[in-house]
Amino acid sequence: MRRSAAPSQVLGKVAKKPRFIPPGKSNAVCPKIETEEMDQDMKLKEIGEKHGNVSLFSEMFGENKNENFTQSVESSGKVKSTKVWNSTSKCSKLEMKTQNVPKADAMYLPTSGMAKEAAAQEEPDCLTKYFSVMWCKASKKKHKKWEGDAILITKGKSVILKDMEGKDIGRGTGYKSKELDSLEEGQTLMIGGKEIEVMGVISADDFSSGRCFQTGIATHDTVPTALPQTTMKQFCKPIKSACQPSTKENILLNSQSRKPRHNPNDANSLVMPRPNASHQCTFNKAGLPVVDVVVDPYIANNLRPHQREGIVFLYECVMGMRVSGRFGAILADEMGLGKTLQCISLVWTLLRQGVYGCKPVLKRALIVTPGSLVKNWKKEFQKWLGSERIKVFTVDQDHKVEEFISSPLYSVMIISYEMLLRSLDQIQAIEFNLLICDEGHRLKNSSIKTTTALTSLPCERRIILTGTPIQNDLQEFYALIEFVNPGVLGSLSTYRKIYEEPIVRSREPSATKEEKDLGEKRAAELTRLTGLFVLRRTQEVINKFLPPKKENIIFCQPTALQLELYRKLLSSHVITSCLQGRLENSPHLICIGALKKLCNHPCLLLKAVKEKSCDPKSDEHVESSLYEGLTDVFPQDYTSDIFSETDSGKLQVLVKLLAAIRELSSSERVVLVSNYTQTLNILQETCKRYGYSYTRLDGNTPVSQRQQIVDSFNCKFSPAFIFLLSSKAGGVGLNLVGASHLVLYDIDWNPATDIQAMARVWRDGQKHTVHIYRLLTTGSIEEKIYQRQISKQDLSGAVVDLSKTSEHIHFSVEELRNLFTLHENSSCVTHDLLECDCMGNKDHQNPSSQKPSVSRCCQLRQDQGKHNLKKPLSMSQLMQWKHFSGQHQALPDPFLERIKENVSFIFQNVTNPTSPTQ
Ligand SMILES: Nc1ncnc2c1ncn2[C@@H]1O[C@H](COP(=O)(O)OP(=O)(O)OP(=O)(O)O)[C@@H](O)[C@H]1O
Ligand SMILES: [Mg+2]
Repeated sequence: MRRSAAPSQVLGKVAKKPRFIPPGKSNAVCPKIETEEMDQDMKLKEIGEKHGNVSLFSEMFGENKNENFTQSVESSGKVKSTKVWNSTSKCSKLEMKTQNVPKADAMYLPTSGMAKEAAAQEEPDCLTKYFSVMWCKASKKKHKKWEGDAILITKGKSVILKDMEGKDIGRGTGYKSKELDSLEEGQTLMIGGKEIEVMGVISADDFSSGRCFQTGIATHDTVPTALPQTTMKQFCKPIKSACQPSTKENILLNSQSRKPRHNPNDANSLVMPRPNASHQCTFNKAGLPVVDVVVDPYIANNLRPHQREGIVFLYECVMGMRVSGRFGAILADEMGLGKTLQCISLVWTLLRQGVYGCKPVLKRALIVTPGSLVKNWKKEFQKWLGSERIKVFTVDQDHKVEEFISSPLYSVMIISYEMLLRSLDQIQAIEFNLLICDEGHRLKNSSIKTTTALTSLPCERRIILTGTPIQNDLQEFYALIEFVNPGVLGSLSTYRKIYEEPIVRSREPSATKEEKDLGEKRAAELTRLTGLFVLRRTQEVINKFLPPKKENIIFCQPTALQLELYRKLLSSHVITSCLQGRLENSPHLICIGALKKLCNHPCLLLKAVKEKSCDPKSDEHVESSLYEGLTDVFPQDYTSDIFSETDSGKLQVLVKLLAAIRELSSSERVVLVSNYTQTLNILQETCKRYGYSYTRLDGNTPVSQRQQIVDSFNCKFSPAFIFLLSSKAGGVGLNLVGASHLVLYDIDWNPATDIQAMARVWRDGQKHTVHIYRLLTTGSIEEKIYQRQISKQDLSGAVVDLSKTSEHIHFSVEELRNLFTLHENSSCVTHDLLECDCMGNKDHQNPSSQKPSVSRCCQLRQDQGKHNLKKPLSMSQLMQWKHFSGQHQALPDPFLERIKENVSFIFQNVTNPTSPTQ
């Protein structure tokens, strides 16, 4: 029976593309095989399969052990291997060589250290070669049934056979090197109980990049490796289609004048690239005229250059022009780059136009987004298209999905993830031609309800939008790719074997040179493949359009009360036992929580103490033990309800800062961010005390009111001076350009939370110089968290996921010791760690520090690791910032000058210092 040709060949991935010859008909004479020997070989195969497979490099070059496997083989006794060679000359008969092979331990590469060396000596400097092959179980039948494609690796006298998922399915040694060396197309070979036939040679590069395993991805010949220039005006008249069937429709359409909807020759026009001939043949069977798709100038005139490129990219993806037969894309631009506008441009273009006979590509588009952003999407549609061009439908309590179905007015539906789950049945019944998932990193887990629900929608054109780096966790990355372009990276097990395992292994400190090389090549290949439909640009592309940003890390002196309470907590029995490694039930997390509360304000700690003492079950709890004797430290009349700002170092600084902003730039406004509702209550109370008008958005704010709160704050005439924001509630997607000062009152373990919050203000639409203030209590746990945040090691892990909290962090006792140390005699422990000798008088910054201060690495980045300097990257960036001690004579920043009394140290960085402001 014939089987279809190997996928690797069909897709043209193999360097040499041999003709497929079924085994029965090959020029190889059916080998004469001794049954007994064959059975032995079969046994070996079974043993091999039973004990799993180890990676190629570990086996081939003897890096890893597989004791079980070796033992089993050894116990199988004397085994014979059968080799069948097919002479290259057509007429020559197959020469059958059956030899007594070596004992099992000689047949399989040795796994112990000494044996490894022996193997290496045995095969000095042998070239490793790679072949694409077909395999089947060895049999005497004339007409064999090939069972699959495989990759054959030969080195010296050894061979390894891998299936297309990268798993080992056969191995052997004791072959003649000369014969393996001259292996070529059409030749057959016995490996274990399998017969293989060589189909072609694979280059070392194709193997090490993993490309030879890739069967699910075929790109169109014309897919550009770099993004195309966006102004493409070479087309103006409709051209004849590459396929010209003379259907009635075709004749009719050709007879009509089919003009592009907008003039492709206009200055600043944005014209989509035309599909190539193969695309036309596949998607334009009717042979309709090919007409230029031109983005409406109404919207195109406002686009930034990176947005024009992004729209072309999205267009090519959803039209199936970048990867054959795939219509998905991931737009992973950093926060604030206008992913919304890029999608709106695409949707609007495709709802009105189509390259084949002007027929619109989309009838209906579905946008799924977090609840807090539903209204923002509608607003952005109106902002960029006006309300007369398009009517979009937002699903909420008062506007049900049925209304969308029954009304002919709407072609775009915007719905929250939660609402989608509730109305899934109705949504499934609607035919959407494009699905956009905003903040789509939530689909990183393929088993969660949302992902399953969205996957069930029968829509092939899928776009994920996310501002979060997505390549840090390779399994999550796979899930996102799988959602937009199912099957494009093969099965999960293939992906793991070919990409994830070698890449992860190569990053481990104990990786060998070969493993490092292989991991790097696989990472590069994965980046190349996914780069066809994943696009990420960083903030830098937009920086030049943004006003200056002054980022300040402000180290606030703790008050006497804070210090006393801090010492008392550190001397508690709970903390001492944590430092002895007793961490069952995570008492350290309670300790960390208490210290953080204390840093924000002592009254928060007292509140917790009181609540605990009212708790009838408190005796059992570590918390009550931690708080023991604390109330005695508080002044006698101290209450948790009435607080004084003079008891918290950070609050003192904040009060002065707000007063300075009010006085020095009365028209400017402030966003005050905290992770805790209770802290926000204190900040709110402070606003009241000083008569500052404020507005507030936290987890309790109904989703339906959020956009309105944001809009009225951003409005020029808003009376609110302060926007109180819970970073967890309002982190993603919000736009708070109405404010130009942002204070991060407390610090989160996860840098992503803080980065997200900061990006709300310094984004497109901001007209003033932006001031960011991050307040940290000097010498306290907050400094440690900051150091941890900026260390590269943590960035690559923790930055990925906003949901990751301290509960997900594993602390060693050593780390806890560091966390639970109070540095009372330092004005800035972080500066001490930098070993900078400026004494807090460095009022210049290195130009390189004007780039965004926090680098976000991804696992796939090839150069990762090469910058492995003694100090982590971001620490060394901090070195380039301005350093001011609290004693600095005259700070160049008027706001900082006003607060310096309670400040022990400041790091400052200015980005875009010369950008214009209003
Ligand atoms: N070309 C432009 N000109 C002016 N303003 C723009 C432009 N593009 C986008 N904006 C504005 O920039 C702000 C940020 O855009 P948007 O919300 O789409 O960013 P995003 O990439 O989705 O970021 P996030 O990841 O934070 O959601 C919005 O107010 C948007 O209207
Ligand atoms: Mg967004």
